[in-house]
Amino acid sequence: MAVHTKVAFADAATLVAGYRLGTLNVLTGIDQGIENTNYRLDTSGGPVLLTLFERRTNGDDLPWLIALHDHLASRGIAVPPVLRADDGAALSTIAGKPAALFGWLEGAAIDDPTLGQCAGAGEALGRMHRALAAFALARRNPQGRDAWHDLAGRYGERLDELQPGLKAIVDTALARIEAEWPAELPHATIHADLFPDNVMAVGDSITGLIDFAFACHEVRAYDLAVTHAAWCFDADGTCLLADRSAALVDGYERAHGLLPEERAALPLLGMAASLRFLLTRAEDWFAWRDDIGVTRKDPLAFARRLRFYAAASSEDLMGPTPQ
Ligand SMILES: Nc1ncnc2c1ncn2[C@@H]1O[C@H](COP(=O)(O)OP(=O)(O)O)[C@@H](O)[C@H]1O
Ligand SMILES: N[C@@H](CCOP(=O)(O)O)C(=O)O
Repeated sequence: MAVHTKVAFADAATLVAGYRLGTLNVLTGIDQGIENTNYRLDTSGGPVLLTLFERRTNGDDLPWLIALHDHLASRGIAVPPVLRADDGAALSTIAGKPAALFGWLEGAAIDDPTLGQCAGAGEALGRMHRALAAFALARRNPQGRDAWHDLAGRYGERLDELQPGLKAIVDTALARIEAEWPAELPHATIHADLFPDNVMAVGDSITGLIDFAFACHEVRAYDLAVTHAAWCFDADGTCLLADRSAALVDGYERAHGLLPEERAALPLLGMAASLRFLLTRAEDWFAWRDDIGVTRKDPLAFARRLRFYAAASSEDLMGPTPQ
């Protein structure tokens, strides 16, 4: 579960009183998620989401995050709208943490994606990238290449505790990613963490994209690579699920399109995405304590994806390049 910080009912009720939401009836911690603390607030004006921003979200970046939500919502992209207090403020402090209230989305976070949901997620990602072409504010990637070097250096030999030889695999991948990084590809603001559990759906219909905590200015196709790595493998990360991959990429092509150079770079970007989640999951694995109640995610599921992408061609991922 991900309630890192306990919020008292009285504090949440005081917060709600500062918005046009009526009164707070029920406060419920949300079990899903890893990074931030989330509560469902049932108010007399309907349900809303309370997020407390935790350790991997720099407080200085929060006004940027709010501007991003506002930009996307104003362009009709289904993201939770940021609610404003009566004094116009989007950000507040609760239990000593920076916090915000968001509109509640219909549906449930996706667990085991259907092909229809893969296609819908690809389309939603593409539509979001179209809307973000006009978003001028840039945030540096907090989990980008500098962070990967830092994490790989910090955990070094300990990676071999997860799997003998993992440090060498990580070092080799990092060197290749640095040497081949496609810096010349178009950059844009990207989500950077569009896992199935960050996409809400009712059946095959996508009702919204959530959790922009890692959104940043990056190589745009890296976002498709993250999404591909998260959606298109079996549970332990060994096998590409080709039908999911085709549905996701086709959906993205319909809504946005891929340049030939982006298509060609996807295996390397898939390696980069795999390395990113391998390293942050390893960091969480080493820091994990059973009393904090957060589900521990398997770093090796992304070591297996890394191996797959390192040996893959773009045709392996997406079929032949369209002429
Ligand atoms: N706006 C929302 N409307 C409804 N449910 C939401 C909303 N935002 C988050 N949730 C629920 O909270 C869970 C955790 O949210 P998420 O943003 O992924 O947390 P974390 O930042 O900890 O990963 C989601 O899986 C979803 O069930
Ligand atoms: N998606 C990442 C972890 C980040 O957690 P989230 O719940 O904030 O998406 C992973 O699976 O490693």
